[in-house]
Amino acid sequence: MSAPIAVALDAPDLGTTLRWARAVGPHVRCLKVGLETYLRDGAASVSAVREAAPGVELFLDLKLHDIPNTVAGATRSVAGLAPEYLTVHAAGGAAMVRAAVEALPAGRVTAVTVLTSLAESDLAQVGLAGPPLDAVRRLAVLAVGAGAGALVCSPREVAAVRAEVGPEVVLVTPGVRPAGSAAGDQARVATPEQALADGADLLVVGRPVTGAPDPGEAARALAAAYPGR
Ligand SMILES: O=c1ccn([C@@H]2O[C@H](COP(=O)(O)O)[C@@H](O)[C@H]2O)c(=O)[nH]1
Repeated sequence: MSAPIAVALDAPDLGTTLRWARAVGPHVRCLKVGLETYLRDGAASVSAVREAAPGVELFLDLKLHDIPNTVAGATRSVAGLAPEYLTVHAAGGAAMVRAAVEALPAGRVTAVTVLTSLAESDLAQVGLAGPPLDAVRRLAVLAVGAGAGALVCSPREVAAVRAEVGPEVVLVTPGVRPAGSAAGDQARVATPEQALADGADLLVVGRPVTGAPDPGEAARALAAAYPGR
């Protein structure tokens, strides 16, 4: 089984996205297309990434967050791309998450609990006082209850979320930083070892791989250190 890693292809142009996809695709389970690429290059970018890295799962990270009717329509708009993962914000509420689930015939609606860039002080500013774990747990339970098949949380919460939602839900963790990597704008981070030991199923790694001098070699080394189980 391939390494449980999704490389975030957050690139400044489609040429770079596809170069990274070709270089890292052979080493990892999943490639993630996010807002930077999708909003610039559209649905064609997803098909192009699939072609550049055949057999690799596609993670469409659009973080949908709107009223249920709009999210259902947006989900139908991308359902034909058949992403293995499609993100929505759990904070959109149970009816919104359920609307996405009902509109996606295959693949996992993946609910983002609390963005990994937010620290406790940031949450307080938006009216969510208390440790991030409290909000993460609450939103995880809400999203799974509404049918989400996967959750995004930080590696710091993954053990508690696993205990809360059981073994079937796929737990996806951005905010993963190999020792010595810069955290950048990520606030709640941990190493790949820690994330996997605590029960993460899929590690999202972007800049530590794509910012390396040789992204293909960086992905190969990461995958060799954390092979699939
Ligand atoms: O809470 C979240 C949800 C999504 N992301 C996305 O993951 C990658 C992380 O990239 P790095 O370069 O490894 O920081 C990025 O595409 C985010 O949009 C997240 O970081 N946190």
